[in-house]
Amino acid sequence: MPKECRRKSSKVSVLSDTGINEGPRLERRTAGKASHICDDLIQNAAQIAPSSATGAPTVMDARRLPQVTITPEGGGSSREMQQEDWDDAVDGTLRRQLSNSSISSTGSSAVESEDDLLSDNESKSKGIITLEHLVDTGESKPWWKLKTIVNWPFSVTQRRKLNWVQLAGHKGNFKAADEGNILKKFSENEMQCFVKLRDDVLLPFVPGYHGTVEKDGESFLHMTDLLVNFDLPNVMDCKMGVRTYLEEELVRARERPKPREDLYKKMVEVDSEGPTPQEHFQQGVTKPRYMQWRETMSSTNTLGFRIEGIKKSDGTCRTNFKKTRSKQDVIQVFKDFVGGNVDIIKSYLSRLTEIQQALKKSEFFKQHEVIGSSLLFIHDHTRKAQVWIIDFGKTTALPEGQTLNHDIPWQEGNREDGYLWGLGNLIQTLESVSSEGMGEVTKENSQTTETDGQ
Ligand SMILES: Nc1ncnc2c1ncn2[C@@H]1O[C@H](COP(=O)(O)OP(=O)(O)OP(=O)(O)O)[C@@H](O)[C@H]1O
Ligand SMILES: O=P(O)(O)O[C@@H]1[C@H](O)[C@H](O)[C@@H](OP(=O)(O)O)[C@H](OP(=O)(O)O)[C@H]1O
Repeated sequence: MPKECRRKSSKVSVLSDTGINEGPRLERRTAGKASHICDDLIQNAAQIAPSSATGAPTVMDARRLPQVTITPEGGGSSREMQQEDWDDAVDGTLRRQLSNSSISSTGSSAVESEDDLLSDNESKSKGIITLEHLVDTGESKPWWKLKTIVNWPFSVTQRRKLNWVQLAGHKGNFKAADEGNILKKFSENEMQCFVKLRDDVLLPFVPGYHGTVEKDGESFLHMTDLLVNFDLPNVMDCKMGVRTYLEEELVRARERPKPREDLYKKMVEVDSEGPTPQEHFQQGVTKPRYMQWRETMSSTNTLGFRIEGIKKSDGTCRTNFKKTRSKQDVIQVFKDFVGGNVDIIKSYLSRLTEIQQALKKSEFFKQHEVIGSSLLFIHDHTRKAQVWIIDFGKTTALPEGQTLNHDIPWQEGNREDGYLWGLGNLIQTLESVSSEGMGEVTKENSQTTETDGQ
């Protein structure tokens, strides 16, 4: 099921960006207590330990990577996680509704069964798309349903289709809005983050947030379209951090392993030897197992960031970076992305340094585990170049009084995300691009055809 189906606003009892009427709150289990991953499970799992062969700083390399492996359903000592397991866990500022459920990868309230949480490549966005506007049925809603929600206020004349670039996430997650703005499917985590960011030093580096909007039972976050002031923009999405899944997803997969066929197929497409014999037999891999494999194949584990996708001003798009892993590979991709223009690299570097400084001062950043967030690079022929922090769907508040360093190794339970470490490496990588000069862009990196098998 496409991710958008997991973000149904009908599951969210109250929407508010005021903080006054927050609805159910306070949820999150301290997943970290489960760091005792059985060695026999690790042995059974694929060998996906990170390598330090790329010359990346070694600060993250020493850690032990918890593994997830698949066990037959109902086997072992795992049990269904109970609602009270979650109710009494208070280490965050959000309450997530869980019934028979998986943890939504979006961090939104979700009550679907994990079996429903299948995505497929067809539903993933890989570049240029047309954003539809919400359909205005002209029906008016009873006032009591609207009390904390801004109803869609824009007129028919503002409803033109928008040619847009979406380098990650699922198709249908975004809609066109009034000029200069877009709508993203609602997620409780992300909304809470945007509200808190209003009072944080990171505000100049995140898309403007204009509240929630509801139309026909669907809710959206109304935010600035970062592409709006560019002419034929070049866009790159870089996913930050050494870890791309929540600790609770790991716990969940261990408690109740759910092999997914779609993820197995995506793995085999890139590396037929990726799955373990057991995974081959079951034709399925669990989500964290897949995510860990993605991290080790790409530069996530070794550099603390990875390139997700690029759209260039000539209209070409690439999202086949699953095996772009070494610093040298990343350098080549950046060289191609900026078309050999060192000035653009320098502009990006100066913006990244500002972001780095702001992150080090940010209270929000200290108090949140930042998973799956990206830096969005945008430049055009006028040499305007900007970098923005996007996607807070999996950014989660820590328990009161707890903070993260963001640049020490992750060990299950410490919730470290390696964001600052990755940003440091990204800056170093761009410095290398700048000092090396551009040279020739290789054929591989200038290719425009998608090949999912990489
Ligand atoms: N405010 C914005 N302005 C312009 N482009 C944006 C904006 N937000 C997101 N995008 C585009 O949409 C893509 C997906 O964004 P985002 O990561 O927020 O979506 P998502 O559905 O949460 O993705 P995922 O499922 O991978 O977490 C980005 O790669 C970028 O191309
Ligand atoms: O990049 P790939 O190889 O296509 O893999 C997807 C990617 O890792 C996304 O980050 C993840 O969504 P979340 O970050 O939101 O978990 C998605 O999970 P999904 O299939 O459960 O949507 C994966 O399938």
